Amino acid sequence: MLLGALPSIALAIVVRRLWFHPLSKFPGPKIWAASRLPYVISLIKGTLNRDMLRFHEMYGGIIRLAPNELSFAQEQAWKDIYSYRPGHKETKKDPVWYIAPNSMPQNIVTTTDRKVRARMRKLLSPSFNEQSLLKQQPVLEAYAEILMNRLKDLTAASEAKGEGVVVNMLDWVNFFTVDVIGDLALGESFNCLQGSAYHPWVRTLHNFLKGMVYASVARFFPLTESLLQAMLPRQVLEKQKVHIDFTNEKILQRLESKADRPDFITPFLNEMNSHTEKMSLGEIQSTFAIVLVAGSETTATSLCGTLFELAKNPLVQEKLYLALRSRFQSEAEITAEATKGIPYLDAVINEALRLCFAIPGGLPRVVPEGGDTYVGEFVPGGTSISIRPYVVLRSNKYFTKPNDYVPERWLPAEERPAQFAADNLAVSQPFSVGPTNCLGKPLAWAEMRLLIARVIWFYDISMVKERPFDWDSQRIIMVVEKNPLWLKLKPRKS
Ligand code: HEM
Repeated sequence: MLLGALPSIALAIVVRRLWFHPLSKFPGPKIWAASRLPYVISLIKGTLNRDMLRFHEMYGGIIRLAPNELSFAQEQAWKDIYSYRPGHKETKKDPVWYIAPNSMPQNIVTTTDRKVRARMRKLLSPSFNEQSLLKQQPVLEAYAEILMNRLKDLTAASEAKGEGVVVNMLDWVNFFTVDVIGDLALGESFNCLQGSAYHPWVRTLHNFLKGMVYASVARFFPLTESLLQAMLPRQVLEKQKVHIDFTNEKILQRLESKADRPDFITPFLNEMNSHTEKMSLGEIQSTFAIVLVAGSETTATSLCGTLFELAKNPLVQEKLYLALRSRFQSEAEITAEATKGIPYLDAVINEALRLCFAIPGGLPRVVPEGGDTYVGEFVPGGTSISIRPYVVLRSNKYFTKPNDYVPERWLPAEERPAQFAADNLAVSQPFSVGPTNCLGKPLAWAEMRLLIARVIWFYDISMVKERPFDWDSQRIIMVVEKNPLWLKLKPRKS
């Protein structure tokens, strides 16, 4: 009886969603507005970004992407969705996406509670301020040195012949970023650079994120959520557990050691001692577990993007090399502190952050009860909303030649070519804005400046014809599933 009625119920739901729903006035692909399924299929296939680019081009700046979801491709969305707006309720992180995995306590990234986040940010902020970064810089420099030594070992053999060597730079930036984050968050390196190989933890890292995305997908269908959770790939969940157990153990060891090190833990523990509102052990473990991921995955993506663009654009690379030459006399002078304030280096990185955004899948939020206005449109409470950086950053509404890699658009106004003078640079917010913006931004910039400067000082890098690489055809499951980046490294003749 009930089974027989199912087609009519389904039809009634579709009719309501398409014509009688509060979001019916927003344009978008009808089949996506009728059911969450097309969205989920595109998400799992890793093509959601390309679909969204297509839909925004077809339907405009605000589109309906699912029965209860709107997507924004407009600058104002940064202010309205993510920034603090006096007189408005907070647009919180969407709990479909932000839940700590494996029943861990909520952490700084996943919590949707403003007070909890404020408490955690207060305790963690000293680990990420300029004073702590100054102490952390020698750690970055030590790993950059090992990386350069490893690369030099690889290229030394061919140096006499001046040929250069083909290297998968994805591996090397992964090794660098995880060794740095291991040292700073756990008190010990993963020794990937020393061993020129992935530590098993790094292999479980991508599964950790994938597991979080798969769990979110199940939450889209509340009636069948438990069934879908039970159907999630066992292997992904098991690897996620291994990852968490390992991290918990290491964090506990670091906390118990009470060592005074130039890492995140020392300033954090000092701050904990001077506050009555603390974090529980579970919250600390959950937070540092996610910091390990947030701090390495994104930086690796941004570094890969920058190296890829430099290899593809030899004239830009040459200009960067000359800028470095005019600043430094020798490789030893290239420290994290000394790479600050080189406009062309910052422009090269900023432009890569624009085209190779590290979290292109969006930063999902949910409209508070009672609804609110976003980009001039009233949106009902409970609607899932997000800016689509991938679409915004490639829009000719904001950038001249949006798909071209042009670092010059980021130069100070007096040096910027007239053609790019009207570019809206503020629309590029790789670290997000407002009370949930990135805590690790200064550290990420220090890592990127140092590594790019060191590599380009020593090497001429180029693409390898036989091993093509295309940024935009990589799969995106919220973050970029990066393909190997094979580049030819040729030592420069000084
Ligand atoms: C180029 C590298 C990086 C990029 C592009 C980046 C980007 C972002 C973005 C877009 C967010 C907001 C996420 C959201 O709203 O869901 C975020 C949050 C965060 N990032 Fe980063 N990040 C980078 C590096 C780092 C590093 C190195 C660390 C720390 C070691 C870090 C720690 C965090 C933390 C703790 C948050 C959560 C802040 C909060 O919700 O209060 N990130 N990051």
